[in-house]
Amino acid sequence: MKFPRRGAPGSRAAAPTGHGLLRGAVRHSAGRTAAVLCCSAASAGAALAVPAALGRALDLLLDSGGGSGSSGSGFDGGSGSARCWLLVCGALIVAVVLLDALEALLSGVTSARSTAWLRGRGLAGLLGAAPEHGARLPPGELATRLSANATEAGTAPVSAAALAASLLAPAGAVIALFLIDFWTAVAFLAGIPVLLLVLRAFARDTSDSAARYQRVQADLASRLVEVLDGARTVAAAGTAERERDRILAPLPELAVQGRRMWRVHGRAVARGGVLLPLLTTGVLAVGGVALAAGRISVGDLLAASRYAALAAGVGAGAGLLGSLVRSRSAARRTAALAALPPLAYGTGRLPEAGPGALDLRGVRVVRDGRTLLDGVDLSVPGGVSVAVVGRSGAGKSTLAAVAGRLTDPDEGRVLLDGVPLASLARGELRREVGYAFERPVLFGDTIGAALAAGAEPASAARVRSAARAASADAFVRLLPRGYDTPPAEAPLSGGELQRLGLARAFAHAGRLLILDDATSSLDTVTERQVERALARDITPGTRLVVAHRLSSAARADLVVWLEEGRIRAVGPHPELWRVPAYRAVFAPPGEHSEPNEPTEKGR
Ligand SMILES: Nc1ncnc2c1ncn2[C@@H]1O[C@H](COP(=O)(O)OP(=O)(O)OP(=O)(O)O)[C@@H](O)[C@H]1O
Repeated sequence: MKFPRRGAPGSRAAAPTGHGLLRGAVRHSAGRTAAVLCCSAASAGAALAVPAALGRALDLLLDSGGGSGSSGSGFDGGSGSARCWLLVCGALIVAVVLLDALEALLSGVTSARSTAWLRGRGLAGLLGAAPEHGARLPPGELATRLSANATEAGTAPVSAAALAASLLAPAGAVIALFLIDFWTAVAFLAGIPVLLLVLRAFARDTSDSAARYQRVQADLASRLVEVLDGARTVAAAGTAERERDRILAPLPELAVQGRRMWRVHGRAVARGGVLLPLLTTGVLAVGGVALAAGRISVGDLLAASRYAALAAGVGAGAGLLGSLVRSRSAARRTAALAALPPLAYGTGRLPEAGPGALDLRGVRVVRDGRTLLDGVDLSVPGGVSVAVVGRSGAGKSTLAAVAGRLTDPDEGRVLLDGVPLASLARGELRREVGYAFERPVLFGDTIGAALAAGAEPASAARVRSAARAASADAFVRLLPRGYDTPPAEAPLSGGELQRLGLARAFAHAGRLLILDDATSSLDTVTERQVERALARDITPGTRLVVAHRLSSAARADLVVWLEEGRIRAVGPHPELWRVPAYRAVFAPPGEHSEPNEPTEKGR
């Protein structure tokens, strides 16, 4: 079979809806995000109150110690009050520390939960779509989108809350400046438009470089996974060094984008670093003038200088803004998976005890602008075995995918026992249609669990009889822990793995079984044994077998001969064998010494 084509690394599988997905994540963790915001706000409030309390304590101390003589008991009373205010200061500082600790804890939990939510959405989108959609992106790219990108996107709710909260203290500080002296606040606000321009440029440049950085990161992962997958080819070709260089080729670009992000950040920090001290100095200068004019006290000036410093904390928002921008860019990449078109299911059911009659009517499949199947009309009576043959690339696997609804045709309908596949409930469809593939993958903690997994878990007895039918039972029992052996610990040949794939399909056999090149690694004797056991021991139903071997076609009740996405002929093998072009499917013309090669049918 052909493996579905993949787009360029980093290409998007669907329209990005990163913003929508982030909104969903924020909504999902609204309670925890609100708690983070409350902690931050309370901490900012406490931090805001500290300068006022400190200024008040200083004024009281100056009043009482300065011997102003305004009252005879002023010294004791004044220093007592000052002590009170100092205690308030201490309590506020402790509150700030505790609230910050709580905020850090809640932030961690919130980010972890929203990451899990985003990852779940991405994964659900990927697994809910037709497999060919996911296959457009390389595995490394998919893994990056569901791991690193989802993690970065998951920090968005906390970053947003922290950004909002980080503005509270500066906003409160500006209000406090207004209350202390109008002109100190004006002095600070005069520089804000410039600061906004700096932040805007920062957000724009960060967004661009973060998106590029994340794309290159995924490209690196894709190359790595590709090479790991093809480790034997690399070893056989002796191209390890070349492959290492190829994997690392995007590294300079990663460094460029990483440096660019730091430069953008550094530029914003440097500009803020010049602007904000200028503003605080301005506030102090204006405050000094106000003190000299007698409009404010020394304590007020101290408070104003602290508030100016707090207001300058608005510059710290740049870091949070940067992380929010990176989260958005990462969310866009995960969202592309969540937005894949789902393979929708109906609620329909199949007629009881139907024979498994399969009908394809006017089926047309177009992928990436290429017509893979066209005008396919096929009626397969229930209970027969059908071999789908044709040259490589004729569309056999595509037909097998459409027949069991791994993908939907662009035109036409596929019916099982008269019911359109698209109208069936997912459980019903997957119970009644089984698949085995050329390269099966075993999911499960043990081989037994991997074989039992399906729309309905198969019993241990059923798994064993299916494994016997697939000629897998004997070698599984020879494994150190038999059926309890974890798949990763079982050294399996290609043929053994295929037999396990067949066993899994047999254990869940319904009324239609589709074997897509699922016996290509089996020797002909084992293949024959499996076919016999399938007919004898497994629920009789319709079998659609994508076959390259002449013997498989010869033993089938019916052969569907595909050519360039169209059905060239349907009929029993002996009839088709009379056609030279049909014989040429199995070997180039002239290579058949016996044009009417005897079939193994009925042996
Ligand atoms: N998602 C896709 N996008 C574009 N072209 C595709 C896609 N999937 C398959 N093709 C192409 O469609 C053609 C039919 O593929 P298919 O896998 O059905 O052929 P096949 O007959 O099973 O081939 P083989 O015997 O080599 O396995 C091939 O040329 C293949 O490259």
